[in-house]
Amino acid sequence: MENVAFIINPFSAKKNYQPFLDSLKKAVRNPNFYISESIEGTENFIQQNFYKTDVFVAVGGDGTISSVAKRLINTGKILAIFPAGSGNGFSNENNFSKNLEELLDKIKAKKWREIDTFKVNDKLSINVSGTGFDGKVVKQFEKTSRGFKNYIQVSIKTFFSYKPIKVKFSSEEFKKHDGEYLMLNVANTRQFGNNAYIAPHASTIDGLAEIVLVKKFPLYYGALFAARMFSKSLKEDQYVTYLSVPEIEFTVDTQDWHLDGEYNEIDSPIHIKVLPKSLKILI
Ligand SMILES: Nc1ncnc2c1ncn2[C@@H]1O[C@H](COP(=O)(O)OP(=O)(O)OP(=O)(O)O)[C@@H](O)[C@H]1O
Repeated sequence: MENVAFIINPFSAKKNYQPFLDSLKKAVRNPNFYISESIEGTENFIQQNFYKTDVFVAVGGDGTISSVAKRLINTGKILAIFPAGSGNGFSNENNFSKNLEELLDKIKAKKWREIDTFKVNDKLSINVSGTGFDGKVVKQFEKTSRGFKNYIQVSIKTFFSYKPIKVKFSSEEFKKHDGEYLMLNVANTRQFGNNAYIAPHASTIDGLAEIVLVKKFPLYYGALFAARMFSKSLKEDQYVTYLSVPEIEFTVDTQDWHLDGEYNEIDSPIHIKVLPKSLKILI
């Protein structure tokens, strides 16, 4: 299989990438693969293999996919995924499964479509990014051994100590939404991962980002909020407001962000800008 490169994040999938590698070596003769020790390592590998490769396969979670996508946007190269993260939001939304045979068939057919991505100031996001409560949760979560159980535990702990963020929009049109929020998310796809649909109406081909403003709710409401998120019915929730925009600017009184689930420090003012049809993905 020529013109294909596999980038494996050994830290995803509970560090258990060997079964994937064994299956790959059985199915493909001399596959071009790279076990990535860091994001810089991934970037160098992509650069070195750029001209001879049409399809780059990210083997990992949303963080890994994002680190590969960053180098592929607006280049004509195709992104494919073997999902191996804990949340797999972007993979779920783009029909990538853990079936290697199916993936290899798709690579042979080499069909693709173009989807939107967006930027938070100068940083790329492909799935869902945000600040406030979940920015803080991701910051604390990264100090644990990760996994869904730790995520829930950290979320509940953070909820008790958490002060709302203050958001101020630059344009007159959105000033009426200035105020205090539990969290602000920016969604390209519909879900965070684990089928938690923060923006059930989001589309990756509409040239718009969904800005999701969530007011602080009482703790007892958390269960209903979560139930609505998993049943794709958050749009009716009284604590949630959606703004569908190609671009927007605001300030927020925290630097704690997560970009596709990875903690990042970002200074205000914040400029969100959709990059329409900027990423080719395998279908
Ligand atoms: N290209 C890369 N090479 C090496 N490490 C990476 C790369 N991209 C991200 N990482 C690091 O690997 C860890 C796991 O990343 P990733 O997000 O892919 O998996 P996950 O957290 O298990 O999945 P998900 O984001 O779907 O919940 C993170 O700590 C991240 O910083």
